[in-house]
Amino acid sequence: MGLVDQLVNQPHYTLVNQPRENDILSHKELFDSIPEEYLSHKEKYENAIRKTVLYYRLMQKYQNYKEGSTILDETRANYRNLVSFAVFKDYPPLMLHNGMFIPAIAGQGTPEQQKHWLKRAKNMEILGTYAQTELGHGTFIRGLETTAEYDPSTEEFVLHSPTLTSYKWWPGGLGHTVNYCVVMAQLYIRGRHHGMQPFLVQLRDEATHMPLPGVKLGEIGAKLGLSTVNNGFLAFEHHRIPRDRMLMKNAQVLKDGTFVAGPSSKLAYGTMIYVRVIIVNGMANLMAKAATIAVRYSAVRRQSQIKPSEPECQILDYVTQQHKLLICIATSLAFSTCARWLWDVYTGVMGQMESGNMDHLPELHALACSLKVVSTMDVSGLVERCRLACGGHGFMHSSNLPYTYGLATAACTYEGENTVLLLQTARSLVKAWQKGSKGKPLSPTEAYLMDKSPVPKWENTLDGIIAGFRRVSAGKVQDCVSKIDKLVKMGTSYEDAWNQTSVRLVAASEAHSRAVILATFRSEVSRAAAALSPPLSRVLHQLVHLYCVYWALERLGDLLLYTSIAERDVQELQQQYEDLLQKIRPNAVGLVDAFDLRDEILNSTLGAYDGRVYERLMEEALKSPLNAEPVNQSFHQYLKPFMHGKL
Ligand SMILES: CCCCCCCCCCCCCCCCCC(=O)SCCNC(=O)CCNC(=O)[C@H](O)C(C)(C)COP(=O)(O)OP(=O)(O)OC[C@H]1O[C@@H](n2cnc3c(N)ncnc32)[C@H](O)[C@@H]1OP(=O)(O)O
Ligand SMILES: Cc1cc2nc3c(=O)[nH]c(=O)nc-3n(C[C@H](O)[C@H](O)[C@H](O)COP(=O)(O)OP(=O)(O)OC[C@H]3O[C@@H](n4cnc5c(N)ncnc54)[C@H](O)[C@@H]3O)c2cc1C
Repeated sequence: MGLVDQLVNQPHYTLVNQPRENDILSHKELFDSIPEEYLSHKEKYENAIRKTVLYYRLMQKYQNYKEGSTILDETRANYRNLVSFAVFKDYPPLMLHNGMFIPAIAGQGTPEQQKHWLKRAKNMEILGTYAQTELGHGTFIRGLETTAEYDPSTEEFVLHSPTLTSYKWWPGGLGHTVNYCVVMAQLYIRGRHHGMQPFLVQLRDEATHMPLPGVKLGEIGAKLGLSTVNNGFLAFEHHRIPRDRMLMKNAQVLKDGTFVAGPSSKLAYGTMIYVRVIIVNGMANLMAKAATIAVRYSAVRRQSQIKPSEPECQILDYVTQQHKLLICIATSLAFSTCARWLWDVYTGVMGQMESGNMDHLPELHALACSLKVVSTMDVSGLVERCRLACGGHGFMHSSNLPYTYGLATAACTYEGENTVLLLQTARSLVKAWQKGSKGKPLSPTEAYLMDKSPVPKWENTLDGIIAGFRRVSAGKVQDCVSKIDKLVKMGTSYEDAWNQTSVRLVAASEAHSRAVILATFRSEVSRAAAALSPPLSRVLHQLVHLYCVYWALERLGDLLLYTSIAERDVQELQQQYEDLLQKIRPNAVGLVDAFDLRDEILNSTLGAYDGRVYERLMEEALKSPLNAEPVNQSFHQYLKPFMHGKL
């Protein structure tokens, strides 16, 4: 539930950390007796499986848990997501079962296939993942090598991994956890290629969990984060599956091998759009967690003096600390607001597509790409900023900021590497520019590109800033189109011209995303604020104002290039920003409390509601196995003989 929704739905703040009887978090066995940092790689995984099983059983018991629910449209689903923070500092091995396996069946399966497989998957009778990326390819889907050859004589598909680079590589849970998966493979019928198609494949015997004949499985090894997700590899050796295992909602293969194409080959990529949309909300949750930890710690930590005559002050009283952290509160709110808006766009387009109208799919794809990129890029950067703002204690795993950074930064790569996705959005923007230049109508989020009115006098208002960001985006897109046209006129191929312009294209794409985010954040808060008390409405508008001014100052170069902003405007903006920091400071702790993240979910020595930071740091330190004895055995084995010159 986004902050605005919480504030709207709860006229007063719920007292955080109020024990909720009969709540899943009251089950202590869900938590680790010793911090998982002190477990081996294998023990971490086994412990994660233990907790996973308990977590889902409790979810089913307490929350009438319907897996596969669209994360954004069920507050309890979001609560489930947040609770998973409590149980799993890193993601659980079944993250992909819920995050992609079930959505892939729901989005790509026929009604009969959904009926059969979704029931088994939602009841956790089978566990699955989504296997698309290979050792040799992740971005370039058309270059994936795993093949599915249809054999009409047996009405089967023969799955095969022809090379080492064709091994599926990365899918979560693939190593040792799941027994099924949706495999994306290149379909061939009688030697003819029919593009990338989704296949539901059993990988392991349901009773023994042994890999089936012709299936090679394993895990890919230690990673920067997500250490319990059990990312794995998969190879097929001419492995046969029945015809009805191709998910045939969009394209079909008839018994005799006739291929029936779907309305668009890109529908097979639909699961990725869904996940990109979900990730935006996920980033908002991660940002809320990190902001709560860092702001609360900054209210507890006293360090140095502002005036020599006064006692050491809360570090949150340093304006530099406010500059580091208050934008984090606003960012979480901005992305949870945009996530809800994007979810509505997604469900709208999916509804239209059910009736065969594909017109808005390209805009949705562009929006999903750009918002996934900006939310993951901003949040991973700001989570790292939260860690740095907590000094040495932010470097402790017990602060939970390093883990949170790992979760956020992973999303910059998975579900579409960020640069690649920005180029996808750039493709849409360039096409929109070319379409608009011929007088054709543009989609709602791209229509501003055709604003040919003269550049207005700059105004240091929200309208002025948002209009300024639109000018920057339109100006950048126009510059890209001009550069590409110029290169092509000089004899360069369009593809080479595109590549030579790609740094600018990525910047144009980001500028477009920022214009969309600022406008959406502002309009959504204005809409919701009408239902709020005046004090609450004021503080929310202050956060929107802070967010807009912050990004105007961050992108001054662009604004100076493409708008009429002048030096005195910049001076005034800087002053506005510093005034806003001062205004929001008194509400900073109240605002992160409004995220209503319980201690178990924060999982942090620095962010606990009671502020007992030093006691918690010491409690966690004493859990280190090394502290079980005053002298470690290595002294006698190595140090002592070494120090006595005997080693
Ligand atoms: C509380 C927790 C908080 C924590 C936060 C996290 C939240 C939880 C999330 C849930 C858990 C899920 C975890 C996910 C784990 C990772 C899973 C993966 O990575 S899975 C693996 C993820 N892997 C990737 O994402 C791979 C990324 N790569 C790709 O998507 C593609 O290869 C490509 C798009 C880059 C190019 O593809 P290519 O075939 O070369 O296409 P062209 O460029 O030639 O464009 C041709 C035309 O197609 C169009 N079009 C393209 N795509 C789409 C689409 N999806 N649709 C519609 N249209 C699309 C395109 O616009 C163009 O149109 P036009 O201009 O011609 O009109
Ligand atoms: C934690 C994690 C979990 C994952 N889970 C799954 C999963 O469950 N299932 C699954 O199928 N996959 C999964 N993946 C794989 C993920 O989807 C890919 O890593 C991602 O799509 C990027 O592809 P790649 O790794 O091949 O990188 P590459 O595409 O090789 O990117 C490497 C570099 O090349 C650049 N580059 C590539 N193509 C272009 C281009 N056209 N233009 C400009 N620059 C380009 C990129 O910008 C990047 O800088 C996961 C990855 C991670 C990190």
